[in-house]
Amino acid sequence: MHQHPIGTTPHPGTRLDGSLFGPQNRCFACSPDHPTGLRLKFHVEGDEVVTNFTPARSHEGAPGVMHGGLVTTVADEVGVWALIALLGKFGFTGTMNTRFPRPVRVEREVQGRAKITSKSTRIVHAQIRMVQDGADCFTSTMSFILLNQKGAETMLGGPLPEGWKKYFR
Ligand SMILES: CCCCCCCCCCCCCCCC(=O)SCCNC(=O)CCNC(=O)[C@H](O)C(C)(C)COP(=O)(O)OP(=O)(O)OC[C@H]1O[C@@H](n2cnc3c(N)ncnc32)[C@H](O)[C@@H]1OP(=O)(O)O
Repeated sequence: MHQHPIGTTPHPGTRLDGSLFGPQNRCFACSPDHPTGLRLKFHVEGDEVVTNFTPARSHEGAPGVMHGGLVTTVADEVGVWALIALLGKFGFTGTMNTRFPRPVRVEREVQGRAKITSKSTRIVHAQIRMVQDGADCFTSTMSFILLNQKGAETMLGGPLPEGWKKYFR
């Protein structure tokens, strides 16, 4: 198992955008080539991984308010990228315990911030926040399950691309 501590240093050589996983990455949230996706990019600030996103009117649910499911999508994604950036591992989202204390307004930047709070062999816990105009709009504790290569291949329905193997146990 990779021994990088839960900490503050990006995993060496990690490019913090969806191009890291090559053309097989069709992720709605991070693929740089997705025709209608969010195309998120990430960076490290201290012990947090951060993404900046400005929701458009087309991301509304209630008028003027970013759809909560899409807020959750950005938050989930920055959580997984915290594992990628800080642990060099990929996890599948297992649980979310979430509050939406304030609306995220469209056409104003919101920042997703993820911090790893604990790690065992098979589960990583992270604290995720979505922050707009300095206030928390979304707070969540999420768990991410670390699979071994065989488990990942079963989950994804076929052999992993070579470059993905190191992200599993
Ligand atoms: C390189 C990679 C590809 C790259 C790609 C392209 C790039 C892309 C980039 C970003 C992409 C982002 C994407 C967003 C992140 C999703 O959106 S991930 C998708 C949403 N999540 C899911 O679909 C997960 C669905 N759940 C499952 O399939 C199964 O629960 C899992 C996760 C495979 C685990 O099943 P399992 O292996 O049978 O687990 P099992 O052995 O029973 O349990 C293992 C451990 O996990 C715990 N556990 C199991 N399930 C859960 C659960 N749901 N909740 C909590 N704990 C659980 C168990 O209690 C156990 O704990 P320990 O006893 O070891 O302490």
